[in-house]
Amino acid sequence: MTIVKLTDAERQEKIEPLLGKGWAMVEGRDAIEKTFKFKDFNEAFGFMTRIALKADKMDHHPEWFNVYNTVRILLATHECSGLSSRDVELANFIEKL
Ligand SMILES: C[C@H](O)[C@H](O)[C@H]1CNC2=NC(N)=NC(=O)C2=N1
Repeated sequence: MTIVKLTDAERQEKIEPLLGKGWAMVEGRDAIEKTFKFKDFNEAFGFMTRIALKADKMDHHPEWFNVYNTVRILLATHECSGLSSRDVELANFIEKL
């Protein structure tokens, strides 16, 4: 299946609400990112583990960075070099955790 970039209308509908929840467009790249803070490493890694299982199922993987209780997640789709519906799905899954 070919994965295509979100259209402007889809961005209005699907990316805009995520920007209201702490996600931000990445400078110089068609991608979104958000930084999450937890009590400690155990909570941060538990969060990452749940995302990892979902990512594996979706075959869609975050770019992420973890230091102790902080997890920074960047979402984009390599296949279309930008944001696709898969990034929206994964971001919405992450928001529900
Ligand atoms: C072959 C396999 O479907 C691809 O490499 C998948 C794996 N995970 C992926 N993750 C992300 N974020 N973007 C992709 O385009 C992508 N492609």
